[in-house]
Amino acid sequence: MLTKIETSELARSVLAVPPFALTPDLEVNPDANAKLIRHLEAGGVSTLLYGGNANVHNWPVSRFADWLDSLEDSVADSTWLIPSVGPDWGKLVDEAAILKSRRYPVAMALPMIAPQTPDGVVRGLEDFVSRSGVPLIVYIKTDQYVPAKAMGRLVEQGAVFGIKYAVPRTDLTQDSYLQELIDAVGAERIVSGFGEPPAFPHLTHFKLAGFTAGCVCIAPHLSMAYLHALKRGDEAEAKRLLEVFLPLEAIRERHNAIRVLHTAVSLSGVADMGPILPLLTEADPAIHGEIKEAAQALLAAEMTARQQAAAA
Ligand SMILES: N[C@@H](CC=O)C(=O)O
Repeated sequence: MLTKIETSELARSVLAVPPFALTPDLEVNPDANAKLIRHLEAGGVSTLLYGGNANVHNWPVSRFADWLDSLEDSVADSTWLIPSVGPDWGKLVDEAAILKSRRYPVAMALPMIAPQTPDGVVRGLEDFVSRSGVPLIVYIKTDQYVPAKAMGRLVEQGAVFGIKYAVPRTDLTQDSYLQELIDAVGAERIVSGFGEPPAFPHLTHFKLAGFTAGCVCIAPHLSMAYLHALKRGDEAEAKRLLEVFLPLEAIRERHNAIRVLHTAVSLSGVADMGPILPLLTEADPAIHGEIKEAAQALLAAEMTARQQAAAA
Protein backbone atom coordinates (compact mmCIF):
# COMPACT_ATOMS: atom_id res chain seq x y z
CA MET A 1 0.00 0.00 0.00
CA LEU A 2 1.30 3.47 -0.88
CA THR A 3 1.91 5.55 2.24
CA LYS A 4 3.09 8.80 0.61
CA ILE A 5 0.92 10.61 -1.92
CA GLU A 6 1.39 13.56 -4.30
CA THR A 7 -1.51 15.53 -5.81
CA SER A 8 -0.66 13.97 -9.20
CA GLU A 9 -1.96 10.60 -7.89
CA LEU A 10 -5.50 11.93 -8.38
CA ALA A 11 -4.87 11.87 -12.13
CA ARG A 12 -2.80 8.68 -12.39
CA SER A 13 -5.63 6.16 -12.09
CA VAL A 14 -9.39 6.00 -12.09
CA LEU A 15 -10.38 6.04 -8.41
CA ALA A 16 -12.28 2.75 -8.22
CA VAL A 17 -15.08 2.72 -5.66
CA PRO A 18 -15.64 -1.00 -5.04
CA PRO A 19 -18.41 -2.82 -3.26
CA PHE A 20 -17.34 -4.78 -0.19
CA ALA A 21 -17.62 -8.59 0.05
CA LEU A 22 -19.16 -10.20 3.11
CA THR A 23 -19.82 -13.77 4.21
CA PRO A 24 -23.46 -14.86 4.70
CA ASP A 25 -23.17 -13.94 8.41
CA LEU A 26 -21.95 -10.42 7.52
CA GLU A 27 -18.28 -10.98 8.38
CA VAL A 28 -15.50 -9.62 6.13
CA ASN A 29 -14.82 -12.01 3.23
CA PRO A 30 -11.09 -11.40 2.63
CA ASP A 31 -10.78 -13.85 -0.30
CA ALA A 32 -13.60 -12.31 -2.32
CA ASN A 33 -12.37 -8.76 -1.64
CA ALA A 34 -8.85 -9.79 -2.68
CA LYS A 35 -10.22 -11.36 -5.88
CA LEU A 36 -11.92 -8.10 -6.85
CA ILE A 37 -8.79 -6.11 -5.95
CA ARG A 38 -6.61 -8.38 -8.14
CA HIS A 39 -9.05 -7.91 -11.05
CA LEU A 40 -8.80 -4.12 -10.66
CA GLU A 41 -5.02 -4.12 -10.35
CA ALA A 42 -4.66 -6.47 -13.36
CA GLY A 43 -6.70 -3.94 -15.36
CA GLY A 44 -4.29 -1.13 -14.45
CA VAL A 45 -6.19 0.57 -11.61
CA SER A 46 -3.95 1.73 -8.77
CA THR A 47 -6.37 3.70 -6.57
CA LEU A 48 -9.10 2.09 -4.50
CA LEU A 49 -11.56 4.23 -2.57
CA TYR A 50 -13.80 2.34 -0.15
CA GLY A 51 -16.82 4.57 0.42
CA GLY A 52 -20.44 4.67 -0.73
CA ASN A 53 -20.38 1.51 -2.86
CA ALA A 54 -18.82 -0.40 0.06
CA ASN A 55 -21.71 0.82 2.24
CA VAL A 56 -19.19 2.32 4.70
CA HIS A 57 -21.96 4.55 6.10
CA ASN A 58 -23.38 1.46 7.79
CA TRP A 59 -20.16 -0.08 9.18
CA PRO A 60 -20.06 -0.14 12.97
CA VAL A 61 -17.09 1.84 14.29
CA SER A 62 -16.30 -1.19 16.49
CA ARG A 63 -15.49 -3.09 13.25
CA PHE A 64 -13.81 -0.22 11.35
CA ALA A 65 -10.33 -1.61 11.97
CA ASP A 66 -11.31 -5.13 10.75
CA TRP A 67 -12.11 -4.11 7.24
CA LEU A 68 -9.21 -1.63 6.99
CA ASP A 69 -6.69 -4.26 8.01
CA SER A 70 -8.10 -6.93 5.72
CA LEU A 71 -7.96 -4.57 2.73
CA GLU A 72 -4.45 -3.36 3.53
CA ASP A 73 -3.26 -6.98 3.50
CA SER A 74 -4.78 -7.53 0.04
CA VAL A 75 -3.48 -4.61 -2.05
CA ALA A 76 -0.24 -4.29 -4.04
CA ASP A 77 2.61 -2.11 -2.69
CA SER A 78 1.91 0.41 -5.47
CA THR A 79 -1.84 0.72 -4.78
CA TRP A 80 -3.27 3.77 -3.04
CA LEU A 81 -5.97 2.63 -0.64
CA ILE A 82 -8.35 5.29 0.64
CA PRO A 83 -10.73 4.49 3.52
CA SER A 84 -13.80 6.63 4.17
CA VAL A 85 -14.74 8.21 7.47
CA GLY A 86 -17.83 9.87 8.90
CA PRO A 87 -20.22 11.16 7.81
CA ASP A 88 -21.30 12.40 11.25
CA TRP A 89 -19.03 13.97 13.85
CA GLY A 90 -19.37 11.03 16.25
CA LYS A 91 -17.97 8.63 13.65
CA LEU A 92 -15.25 11.12 12.66
CA VAL A 93 -14.01 11.32 16.25
CA ASP A 94 -13.97 7.55 16.81
CA GLU A 95 -12.42 6.77 13.43
CA ALA A 96 -9.75 9.48 13.86
CA ALA A 97 -8.53 7.56 16.93
CA ILE A 98 -8.23 4.37 14.84
CA LEU A 99 -6.55 5.99 11.81
CA LYS A 100 -4.06 7.91 13.96
CA SER A 101 -1.94 4.80 14.48
CA ARG A 102 -2.20 3.50 10.88
CA ARG A 103 -0.36 4.34 7.66
CA TYR A 104 -3.13 5.71 5.42
CA PRO A 105 -1.88 8.92 3.78
CA VAL A 106 -5.40 10.26 3.11
CA ALA A 107 -9.00 9.40 4.08
CA MET A 108 -12.25 10.48 2.47
CA ALA A 109 -14.97 12.28 4.45
CA LEU A 110 -18.38 10.90 3.45
CA PRO A 111 -21.00 13.57 2.74
CA MET A 112 -23.39 14.41 5.57
CA ILE A 113 -26.88 15.20 4.38
CA ALA A 114 -28.42 16.42 7.68
CA PRO A 115 -28.21 17.81 10.32
CA GLN A 116 -25.32 20.05 9.36
CA THR A 117 -24.34 23.60 8.36
CA PRO A 118 -21.45 24.54 6.02
CA ASP A 119 -19.48 26.09 8.92
CA GLY A 120 -20.21 23.07 11.08
CA VAL A 121 -18.88 20.76 8.36
CA VAL A 122 -15.66 22.82 8.16
CA ARG A 123 -15.29 22.60 11.96
CA GLY A 124 -15.81 18.81 11.88
CA LEU A 125 -13.28 18.28 9.06
CA GLU A 126 -10.64 20.38 10.85
CA ASP A 127 -11.30 18.50 14.06
CA PHE A 128 -10.88 15.10 12.36
CA VAL A 129 -7.54 16.13 10.85
CA SER A 130 -6.21 17.56 14.09
CA ARG A 131 -7.14 14.35 15.95
CA SER A 132 -5.90 11.84 13.32
CA GLY A 133 -3.12 13.67 11.47
CA VAL A 134 -4.69 12.30 8.25
CA PRO A 135 -5.70 14.82 5.55
CA LEU A 136 -9.02 14.41 3.78
CA ILE A 137 -10.64 14.11 0.41
CA VAL A 138 -13.97 15.86 0.90
CA TYR A 139 -16.92 14.24 -0.87
CA ILE A 140 -19.29 17.01 -2.02
CA LYS A 141 -22.75 15.96 -3.18
CA THR A 142 -24.75 19.12 -2.50
CA ASP A 143 -24.46 22.73 -3.61
CA GLN A 144 -22.38 24.94 -1.25
CA TYR A 145 -21.68 22.00 1.12
CA VAL A 146 -18.40 23.71 2.04
CA PRO A 147 -17.93 27.31 0.85
CA ALA A 148 -15.15 27.53 -1.75
CA LYS A 149 -13.22 30.12 0.30
CA ALA A 150 -13.17 27.83 3.35
CA MET A 151 -12.06 24.94 1.14
CA GLY A 152 -9.15 27.03 -0.16
CA ARG A 153 -8.08 27.69 3.43
CA LEU A 154 -8.34 24.00 4.38
CA VAL A 155 -6.14 23.05 1.41
CA GLU A 156 -3.56 25.74 2.34
CA GLN A 157 -3.49 24.37 5.90
CA GLY A 158 -2.90 20.85 4.57
CA ALA A 159 -6.14 19.58 6.13
CA VAL A 160 -7.75 18.89 2.75
CA PHE A 161 -5.91 16.91 0.07
CA GLY A 162 -8.64 16.94 -2.57
CA ILE A 163 -12.32 16.99 -3.47
CA LYS A 164 -14.64 14.31 -4.88
CA TYR A 165 -17.27 16.41 -6.63
CA ALA A 166 -20.68 14.91 -7.41
CA VAL A 167 -23.28 17.67 -7.40
CA PRO A 168 -25.97 16.79 -9.97
CA ARG A 169 -26.86 19.51 -12.51
CA THR A 170 -29.22 19.52 -15.47
CA ASP A 171 -26.25 20.66 -17.57
CA LEU A 172 -22.99 19.56 -15.96
CA THR A 173 -21.02 22.18 -17.89
CA GLN A 174 -22.97 24.96 -16.12
CA ASP A 175 -21.80 24.85 -12.50
CA SER A 176 -20.76 28.03 -10.72
CA TYR A 177 -19.99 26.25 -7.41
CA LEU A 178 -17.59 23.87 -9.17
CA GLN A 179 -15.94 26.86 -10.86
CA GLU A 180 -15.56 28.60 -7.45
CA LEU A 181 -13.94 25.47 -6.01
CA ILE A 182 -11.56 25.25 -8.98
CA ASP A 183 -10.62 28.90 -8.49
CA ALA A 184 -10.02 28.25 -4.78
CA VAL A 185 -8.02 24.99 -4.85
CA GLY A 186 -7.13 24.25 -8.51
CA ALA A 187 -8.66 21.67 -10.88
CA GLU A 188 -5.74 19.33 -10.18
CA ARG A 189 -7.15 18.69 -6.69
CA ILE A 190 -10.70 17.87 -7.79
CA VAL A 191 -12.02 14.59 -9.21
CA SER A 192 -15.40 14.04 -10.79
CA GLY A 193 -17.27 11.92 -8.28
CA PHE A 194 -20.11 9.93 -9.82
CA GLY A 195 -19.01 7.47 -12.43
CA GLU A 196 -17.87 7.33 -16.04
CA PRO A 197 -20.75 9.30 -17.71
CA PRO A 198 -20.41 12.63 -15.81
CA ALA A 199 -16.63 12.38 -16.05
CA PHE A 200 -16.95 13.32 -19.74
CA PRO A 201 -18.20 16.92 -19.21
CA HIS A 202 -16.23 17.31 -15.97
CA LEU A 203 -12.90 16.44 -17.59
CA THR A 204 -13.46 17.96 -21.04
CA HIS A 205 -15.08 21.21 -19.86
CA PHE A 206 -13.61 21.80 -16.37
CA LYS A 207 -10.36 19.81 -16.81
CA LEU A 208 -10.79 18.02 -13.48
CA ALA A 209 -7.91 15.73 -12.51
CA GLY A 210 -9.72 12.42 -12.87
CA PHE A 211 -12.83 10.57 -11.76
CA THR A 212 -14.25 8.01 -9.36
CA ALA A 213 -16.41 5.16 -10.62
CA GLY A 214 -18.12 1.92 -9.72
CA CYS A 215 -18.39 0.13 -13.09
CA VAL A 216 -14.60 0.29 -13.30
CA CYS A 217 -14.72 -2.68 -10.90
CA ILE A 218 -15.93 -4.85 -13.79
CA ALA A 219 -14.00 -3.15 -16.60
CA PRO A 220 -10.83 -1.54 -15.18
CA HIS A 221 -8.77 -1.68 -18.39
CA LEU A 222 -11.58 0.00 -20.37
CA SER A 223 -12.18 2.63 -17.68
CA MET A 224 -8.45 3.44 -17.59
CA ALA A 225 -8.45 3.73 -21.40
CA TYR A 226 -11.40 6.14 -21.07
CA LEU A 227 -9.49 8.22 -18.48
CA HIS A 228 -6.45 8.38 -20.77
CA ALA A 229 -8.60 9.38 -23.79
CA LEU A 230 -10.23 12.17 -21.73
CA LYS A 231 -6.88 13.40 -20.43
CA ARG A 232 -5.35 13.62 -23.92
CA GLY A 233 -8.47 15.34 -25.31
CA ASP A 234 -9.47 12.47 -27.65
CA GLU A 235 -13.23 13.01 -27.30
CA ALA A 236 -14.19 10.60 -30.10
CA GLU A 237 -12.30 7.72 -28.48
CA ALA A 238 -13.66 8.66 -25.04
CA LYS A 239 -17.24 8.60 -26.40
CA ARG A 240 -16.64 5.21 -28.01
CA LEU A 241 -15.32 3.77 -24.74
CA LEU A 242 -18.11 5.33 -22.67
CA GLU A 243 -20.78 3.56 -24.78
CA VAL A 244 -19.66 0.21 -23.34
CA PHE A 245 -20.54 1.30 -19.79
CA LEU A 246 -23.96 2.78 -20.55
CA PRO A 247 -26.22 -0.33 -20.39
CA LEU A 248 -25.14 -1.18 -16.81
CA GLU A 249 -25.10 2.51 -15.82
CA ALA A 250 -28.69 2.82 -17.05
CA ILE A 251 -29.80 -0.05 -14.78
CA ARG A 252 -27.90 1.54 -11.86
CA GLU A 253 -29.64 4.84 -12.46
CA ARG A 254 -33.09 3.21 -12.54
CA HIS A 255 -32.70 0.87 -9.56
CA ASN A 256 -30.09 2.35 -7.12
CA ALA A 257 -26.45 2.62 -8.12
CA ILE A 258 -24.96 1.00 -4.99
CA ARG A 259 -27.29 -2.01 -4.85
CA VAL A 260 -27.02 -2.75 -8.56
CA LEU A 261 -23.21 -2.49 -8.57
CA HIS A 262 -22.92 -4.85 -5.58
CA THR A 263 -25.05 -7.47 -7.34
CA ALA A 264 -23.47 -6.80 -10.76
CA VAL A 265 -19.95 -7.58 -9.54
CA SER A 266 -21.22 -10.93 -8.21
CA LEU A 267 -23.28 -11.79 -11.30
CA SER A 268 -20.51 -10.78 -13.69
CA GLY A 269 -18.37 -13.56 -12.20
CA VAL A 270 -15.57 -11.19 -11.11
CA ALA A 271 -16.04 -12.00 -7.38
CA ASP A 272 -18.92 -12.98 -5.12
CA MET A 273 -19.80 -9.97 -2.96
CA GLY A 274 -22.28 -11.92 -0.79
CA PRO A 275 -24.90 -9.96 1.16
CA ILE A 276 -24.83 -6.20 1.71
CA LEU A 277 -24.93 -4.64 5.19
CA PRO A 278 -28.19 -3.20 6.54
CA LEU A 279 -29.62 -0.61 6.10
CA LEU A 280 -29.26 -1.60 2.43
CA THR A 281 -30.40 -4.71 0.61
CA GLU A 282 -29.04 -6.28 -2.56
CA ALA A 283 -30.73 -5.58 -5.89
CA ASP A 284 -34.22 -7.02 -6.31
CA PRO A 285 -33.99 -10.61 -7.71
CA ALA A 286 -36.60 -9.61 -10.31
CA ILE A 287 -33.90 -7.56 -12.11
CA HIS A 288 -31.01 -10.02 -11.68
CA GLY A 289 -31.46 -11.22 -15.28
CA GLU A 290 -30.94 -7.78 -16.80
CA ILE A 291 -28.09 -6.95 -14.41
CA LYS A 292 -26.32 -10.22 -15.26
CA GLU A 293 -26.66 -9.64 -18.99
CA ALA A 294 -25.24 -6.10 -18.81
CA ALA A 295 -22.49 -7.02 -16.33
CA GLN A 296 -21.33 -10.04 -18.31
CA ALA A 297 -21.32 -8.03 -21.55
CA LEU A 298 -19.17 -5.37 -19.86
CA LEU A 299 -16.76 -8.01 -18.54
CA ALA A 300 -16.56 -9.67 -21.99
CA ALA A 301 -15.69 -6.29 -23.57
CA GLU A 302 -13.04 -5.81 -20.87
CA MET A 303 -11.38 -9.17 -21.48
CA THR A 304 -11.41 -8.62 -25.27
CA ALA A 305 -9.80 -5.19 -24.82
CA ARG A 306 -7.13 -6.65 -22.53
CA GLN A 307 -6.32 -9.37 -25.08
CA GLN A 308 -6.12 -6.80 -27.88
CA ALA A 309 -3.82 -4.60 -25.78
CA ALA A 310 -1.58 -7.58 -24.96
CA ALA A 311 -1.37 -8.56 -28.64
CA ALA A 312 -0.63 -5.01 -29.90
N1 LIG B 1 -20.95 6.67 -7.31
C1 LIG B 1 -20.09 6.52 -8.45
C2 LIG B 1 -18.67 6.78 -8.15
C3 LIG B 1 -18.33 6.52 -6.81
O1 LIG B 1 -18.37 7.30 -5.91
C4 LIG B 1 -20.22 5.14 -9.02
O2 LIG B 1 -20.48 4.22 -8.26
O3 LIG B 1 -20.03 5.00 -10.24
